[in-house]
Amino acid sequence: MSEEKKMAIDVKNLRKAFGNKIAVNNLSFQVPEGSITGFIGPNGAGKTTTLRILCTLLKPDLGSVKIFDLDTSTSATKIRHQLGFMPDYFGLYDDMEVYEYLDFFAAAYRIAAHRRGKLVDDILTLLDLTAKKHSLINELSRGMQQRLSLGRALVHDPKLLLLDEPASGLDPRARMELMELLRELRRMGKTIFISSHILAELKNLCDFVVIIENGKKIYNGTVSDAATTVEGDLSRIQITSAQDSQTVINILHAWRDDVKATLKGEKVTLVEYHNLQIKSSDIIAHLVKNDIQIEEAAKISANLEDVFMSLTKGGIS
Ligand SMILES: Nc1ncnc2c1ncn2[C@@H]1O[C@H](COP(=O)(O)OP(=O)(O)OP(=O)(O)O)[C@@H](O)[C@H]1O
Repeated sequence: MSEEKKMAIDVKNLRKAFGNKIAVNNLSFQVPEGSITGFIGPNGAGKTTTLRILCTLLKPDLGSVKIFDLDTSTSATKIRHQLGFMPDYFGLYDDMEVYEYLDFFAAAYRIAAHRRGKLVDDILTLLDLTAKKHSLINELSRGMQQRLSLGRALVHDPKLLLLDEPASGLDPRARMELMELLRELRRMGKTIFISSHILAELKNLCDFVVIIENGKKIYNGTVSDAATTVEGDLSRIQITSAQDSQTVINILHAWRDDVKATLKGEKVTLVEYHNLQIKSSDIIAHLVKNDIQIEEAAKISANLEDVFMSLTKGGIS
């Protein structure tokens, strides 16, 4: 990760054990300011424990955490003003109105009463919950409750948001709405660190990912570099041809041993090759020379699922 970028989170050699169980084991990673960074790992990997240490709710046994250059061991109060934490449970406020709920937390942050009305209205607009201002929380859909929970983490206008599995249990539409909201928050300049064990949730959202397993880091970097880590120089193209896929496969396999072709559909072929040995243009040129009419050729990159499955031994639940 480039040195000149300012870091919102800088974790070094973090360790936390509960009795014999080492939940976080010599963990180091960084989260650049203004990014959305995914924190990915299977169940029990240590995500919640790490997030609780980051938001100063839990003390590590060893190691250091800096939030915007402030050390959690010496500047916990200052840090709490700069971060908003959304835990993976909602809390027991079901019979409160939406407005009352946000007003209550704004008051807890000592925001003056005369400022709270506008503040809560602004947050409700951002969350697209204005129409529900006077609804009881237990009347809201799960997606709306999650957005409200995020709103609670926003009342003191923190620069950093720590979100623990915010999309769990949401239907696809609610998940998309939440992701759009997170993008909007990034546009507003917030840094977002978001945990999940469901990769599909994060792959189109994140600038960077930290992947952990058994409390240890396996990867910290961009999503695309993670793909390169896994794939090396292996490249894939998907070719749609006027002729049957089997004809394409036969031509390629008769030509070279180091090009692997497999059938993906009647006229769709997946071609895998090592880009240090051959270029995609050579493959296409060879097919054209053999009278194959190519309708489409698209490069396929490894998705986050492939990367995760390859990097972690346990896999996703
Ligand atoms: N207070 C605790 N006492 C004992 N063990 C704990 C405690 N908190 C966490 N653990 C253990 O530490 C390990 C990491 O737990 P943690 O909740 O941080 O993982 P996680 O990645 O958030 O998992 P999940 O996705 O299931 O929430 C687990 O084995 C868990 O059982």
